[in-house]
Amino acid sequence: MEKREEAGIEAGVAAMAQCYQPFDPAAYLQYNYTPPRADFSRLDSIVPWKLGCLHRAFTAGDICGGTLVDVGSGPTLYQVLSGCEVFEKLVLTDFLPQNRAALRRWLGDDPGSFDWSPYLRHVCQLEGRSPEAWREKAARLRSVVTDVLPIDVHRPAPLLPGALPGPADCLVSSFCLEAVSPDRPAFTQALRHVSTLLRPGGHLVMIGALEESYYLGGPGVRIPVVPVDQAFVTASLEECGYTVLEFCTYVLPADMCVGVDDVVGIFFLKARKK
Ligand SMILES: C[S@@+](CC[C@H](N)C(=O)[O-])C[C@H]1O[C@@H](n2cnc3c(N)ncnc32)[C@H](O)[C@@H]1O
Ligand SMILES: O=[N+]([O-])c1ccc2c(c1)CN[C@@H](CO)C2
Repeated sequence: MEKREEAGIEAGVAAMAQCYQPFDPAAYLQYNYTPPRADFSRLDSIVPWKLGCLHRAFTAGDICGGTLVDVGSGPTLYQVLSGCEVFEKLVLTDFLPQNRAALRRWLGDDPGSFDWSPYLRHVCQLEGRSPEAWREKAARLRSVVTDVLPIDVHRPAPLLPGALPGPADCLVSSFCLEAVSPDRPAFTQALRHVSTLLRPGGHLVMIGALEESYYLGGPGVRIPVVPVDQAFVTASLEECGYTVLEFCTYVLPADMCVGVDDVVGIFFLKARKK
């Protein structure tokens, strides 16, 4: 990459970091992880669709191993509710201390933490278990999460030195790269950085926003997003040494557009690092 382009990315990355400082985990959860976007009584709600994709990906039998790393966890845990059943070590990561604190509050069973029980119940049902098994599932998740670490996908080494004993067997990342990159070259560069965390032959499971240009990270906290589409994301993955195994898309119904972003669709992909 040319020096001039690298300098442009650095300036944009610094600006993105500033945008994220006022990020409000509670507001973000309220905007995106309560009804209507998380309405378990509606099959066309976004969250049940995401959880179904994750369930199928982690029960297909080709994704397994010792360590799963979730890149850009934010304050959310839905993205690892299926993976926690097939990995013995889960590492959650985020750029912001307020998000890492929100994760630790749930892991510590803090009464003030976000209520993930509807999600746990739903995934138990997907697994053919009684929804009442949600408490066991919560205990499983708490037992396999080994760390909640700081991460910066714009650094060539996104985690601190020695943070992982070795490369991960699987990476999960949801609504991160496009939401933290100032432009498309920065997205691809961040994907390349993140890929250093994954062993060859390991899997990447990614959820993201299609054609989104902003979202609210809190009241009045407007965060720019680089609009991406399937063609670009697929090309970026192939450029970074992945085989794309699955790419599926959810188009938001009108009543899921609730004024907290301008997202058009959601993608779910599964890829393998060559
Ligand atoms: C839209 S949120 C996604 C949260 C969650 N994964 C989800 O599925 O809702 C984007 C996340 O990226 C994090 N983030 C911001 N800058 C980052 C960076 N440079 N490297 C890694 N993560 C970053 C933010 O703190 C935030 O938690
Ligand atoms: O509908 N959803 O479930 C949902 C969840 C999270 C996010 C979106 C939509 C769209 N915006 C992204 C940030 O770029 C975050």
